This record gives sequence, C-alpha cells and structure tokens, in this order.
Amino acid sequence: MRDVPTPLVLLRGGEKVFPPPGPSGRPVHALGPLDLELRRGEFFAVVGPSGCGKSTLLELIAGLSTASRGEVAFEGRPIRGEIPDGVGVVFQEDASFPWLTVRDNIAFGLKRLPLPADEKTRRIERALAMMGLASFAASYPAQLSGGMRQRVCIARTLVTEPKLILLDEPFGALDQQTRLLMGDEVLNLWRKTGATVFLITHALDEAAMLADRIGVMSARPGRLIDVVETGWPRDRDSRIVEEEAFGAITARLWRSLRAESMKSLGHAGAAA
Ligand SMILES: Nc1ncnc2c1ncn2[C@@H]1O[C@H](COP(=O)(O)OP(=O)(O)OP(=O)(O)O)[C@@H](O)[C@H]1O
Repeated sequence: MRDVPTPLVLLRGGEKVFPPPGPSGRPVHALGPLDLELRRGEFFAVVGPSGCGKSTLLELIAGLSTASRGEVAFEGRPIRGEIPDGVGVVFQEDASFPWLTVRDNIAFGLKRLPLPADEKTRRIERALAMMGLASFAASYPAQLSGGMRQRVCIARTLVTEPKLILLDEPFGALDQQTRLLMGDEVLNLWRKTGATVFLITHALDEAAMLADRIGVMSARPGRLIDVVETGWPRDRDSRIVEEEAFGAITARLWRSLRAESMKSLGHAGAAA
C-alpha cells in the first residue's frame, strides 16, 4: 500500500465562534464548519464575500486564533495559539517599521532564530535580491512606494524560509497595475522557494491569475462552497489574463459567489 503524504495544513470541521460583543449581544458565528487540505507546494487562494470569515480562517491556520470546534493541523501537528515554525504571515496593511532601514526591517524577521551571523546575512541578501530591493537596502520605508513597502514585508517573512506563506489581502491597498506586477513577484518567489502559498483576496482576477486552486467561501459563517482548479502551468505570469481560460475561471468564480455576496449585503432572494 502506498503512503498518502500528510497535507501541509489540514482543517477538519474547523469553526470559529466569537463571544458576544456586549452583555446583550449574541455570539458571532464567523466560520465553518469547514474542511480544507493544503497540499505541499501549491498556490491556494480564497475568495468570499465581505465579512464571511476569510481573515478568521487565515488566523486559525497561522495559529493566531484557536478554533472553537474541529481540528487544525500543520504537518500533522495541531496548531494551538502560536505561529508554528515554518509559517510566515504577511498582512493587508503596510507593516514595515518606519524607523528601520529596509535591511533592518528584513533582518527583524530573523530576530528570534538562533542562526550564525553569516547565515543571517546570506538570507537577508537573498531576500533583498528576490524582492528587487537590493539597491534600497539603506532606504527607509517613507522613501519607498506602497508596493515596495509591501515587498519589504514579504522579504521579512521570506528570511525565515517558511514552508507556508500566508498572505491576507497583501495588495489590497495598491493600484491595479501594481497589483498585477506584485502578483508576478509572488509567483516568482513561490517558484523559487517551493513554499506553499495561501492567499486571501477580494479580487477574483487576482485569485484566477495566481492560484492552482481557488476556494470559494459562502456568506458568514464562511464554509467552502466550491474549489476551482485553474490548471495553469507553474511558469505562468500576469500575461495569463489574456487567455480565454482566464475569463472562464473568473466567470465561474463569480457564478459561485454572486448569490453569497448578495446575502452578505442583506439582499433577499439572493439566489435569483
Ligand atoms: N475578534 C472578533 N470578535 C468578534 N467578532 C469578530 C472578531 N473578528 C472578526 N469578527 C467577525 O467575524 C466575521 C468574519 O470576519 P473576518 O474578518 O474573518 O471576515 P473577512 O471575510 O476577512 O472580511 P473582509 O472581507 O471584510 O476583510 C465578521 O462578522 C467579523 O465582524
């Protein structure tokens, strides 16, 4: 009998219920129940209506929050309340430290890792080069564009050499052209590092361009209602938006999502 490889991330019946916001409030059922397996080396994107629990899902996988019910495991070990070794997270907002240079921002990612100084330097140089920041190493975030600051944040995660990179709407604040180019950067680092990437995005075109598989979530409490395989080759880039198949994928995503998005906006008869 062949061994079935352990998925990198496994969720079984994962649910999150937040306590009532005030004495007279009701608990907020934010997520699930939800089953999900992330395969090693894949690029998985999640789309879903506003407020459906996408960030909550990412927080469970990151160990930043614990599931109210169900199991969440990374490499077969339960994730409980802290970021597992091997997992890197990049958030929506620019989280660069304005008082540190680009190099020191990136070095910050290595602070708690007990590595020899020359290994740290090697990793910092590699991340600077990979994210196109080598000539800005001595600059401060205020001297960079929004896209470059977000690259600094990604580089800060990359130096830890994560097996899993979690990205929560990392390009949400950027203009469309910059987002497409940042998408190319992320595809590039995904190929070069061999890491698994888990991306949350509002943008259906971003998910369709970047991912191998796209999970579509229902309105809150978010469950997975569809998983779309894109079938793209590994060496794709943003020019894929010109392909006919790209239009078909975004159309399928919108078909799955339209009624759910209307529900989350409070429209009755949303399935029409
Ligand atoms: N700490 C918390 N306490 C109480 N409720 C919360 C908390 N965090 C999130 N929620 C609620 O859980 C639900 C899901 O929130 P979440 O941020 O995961 O959704 P999202 O899909 O990422 O939203 P968006 O697309 O708007 O970024 C929302 O109704 C939100 O108000």
